[in-house]
Amino acid sequence: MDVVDSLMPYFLHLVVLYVSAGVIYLVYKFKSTAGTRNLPPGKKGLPYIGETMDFVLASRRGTPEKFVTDRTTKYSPDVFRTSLLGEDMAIFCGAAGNKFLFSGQNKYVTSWWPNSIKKALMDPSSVDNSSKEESTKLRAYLPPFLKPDSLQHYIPVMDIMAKEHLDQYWSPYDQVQVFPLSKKYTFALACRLFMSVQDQDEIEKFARPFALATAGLISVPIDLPGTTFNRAVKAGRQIRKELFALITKKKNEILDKAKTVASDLVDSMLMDGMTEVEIGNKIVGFFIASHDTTSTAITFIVSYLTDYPDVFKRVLEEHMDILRSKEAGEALKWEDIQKMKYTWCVACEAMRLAPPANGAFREAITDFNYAGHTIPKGWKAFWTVHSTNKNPNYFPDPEKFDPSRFEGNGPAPYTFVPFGGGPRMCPGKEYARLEILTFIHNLVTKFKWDKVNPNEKISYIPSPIPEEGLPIKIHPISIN
Ligand code: HEM
Repeated sequence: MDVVDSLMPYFLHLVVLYVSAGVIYLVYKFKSTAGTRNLPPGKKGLPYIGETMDFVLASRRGTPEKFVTDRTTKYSPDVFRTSLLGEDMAIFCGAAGNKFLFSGQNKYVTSWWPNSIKKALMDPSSVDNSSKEESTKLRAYLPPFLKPDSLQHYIPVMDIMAKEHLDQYWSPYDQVQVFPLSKKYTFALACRLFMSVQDQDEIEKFARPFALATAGLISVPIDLPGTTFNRAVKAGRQIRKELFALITKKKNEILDKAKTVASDLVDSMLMDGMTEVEIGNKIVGFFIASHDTTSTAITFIVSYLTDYPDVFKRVLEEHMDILRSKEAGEALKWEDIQKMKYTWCVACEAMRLAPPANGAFREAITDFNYAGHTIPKGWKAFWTVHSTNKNPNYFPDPEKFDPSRFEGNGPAPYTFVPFGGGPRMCPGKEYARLEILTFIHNLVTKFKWDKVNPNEKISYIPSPIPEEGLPIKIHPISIN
């Protein structure tokens, strides 16, 4: 009896433990079945990595759309689940999926950037800010800089810079690499318009670390020596150091000269009372958003113009007409850009087949239903150009390069969305259009060209990249 009495407390504990474990199990089971019941079909893949490797491999093989089409065929054409960059994710597909995410901003979803992007690019003091907060701030400063009045002033600057760039880096050579040179051009233009930096050595100080930082943006955020992410973090630190010095210099100039009119984007942010750290974060964001995207678009336009001589001929005629309507040496202006309609159709068709941006992420701010499935609060969502761009339901004979698809009414709504849509649509779309069109105008009225390797392979890392940088042989043309 004594023994039983003395063991009683242990038995009681065991019973309590057993019952509690049972209750916890039942609650967990109930919650997990309730949570999984309507989840979109698909699979999570490996722990932590999820299906990131499948996505990366499809991209490296030059077929990023395959990651999407394999799953839309197997699971659902509307939405499927996966796990990318360590996150549960719902991929929204088709015109309806795009429309839903674009118009669901702040109702169902909010902005979200992968941690790799925030950690590599932002000052450590801002990394914990929400993506929504950062995105709102990023947009807040762009509209004045990108309003139609300002854009009209950039056209002659873009025109002169395109001419200088072609004279300096193309004309002296028989053969050039289009991709690195387009990057050089768009980067130099951004340095000039965002921060009035024109000196080539100073531009290089930013350009080198930027290349390293962008390479690590969409990577698994493991910060160990030798990883892509680690190089990106170091490069991000270097960029912020250079930017801090430049912004402080510009701040002192404003004070010393009692300047009241902003010469560039950095000036206007300083005059608005933003701190050096805040401005640094924003400027890095603008560079990332504007630089690789626009240079990719230019590169693939050049590539398709080479492959389709009839298209090239029509583009050249459009630009020769513009040239003939102007005085010798007169810079391009707004009205000239409006005449470049066919060239913009060519640019759109190039962006359909080789999209400069894959899509964008969101985060669910509440549980919501889409196409009969539940997307739980906290899950990440992704809209992607790859579910529509080469979809034969929207673009018959989808692999064919055919700029006439964009003439007349053009593609159906929400099927061609290289810049996104809705309230978060790319605010730099018009800037990009001007930058691309002024460059192509100068290029086609100066050179003809042939590809060095007509079978050059294209990889997506994560945007399309010609593996040899698109080398071409150039021949100056006479414009009389
Ligand atoms: C061909 C060139 C470009 C393409 C294809 C492109 C595409 C995109 C896409 C797909 C997004 C994401 C939209 C979303 O979240 O749904 C975006 C965002 C953004 N883009 Fe662009 N872009 C280009 C050029 C530019 C340029 C030249 C600038 C600036 C001068 C710029 C500034 C931005 C900014 C600041 C955002 C973030 C907006 C936010 O977080 O709400 N982009 N862009």
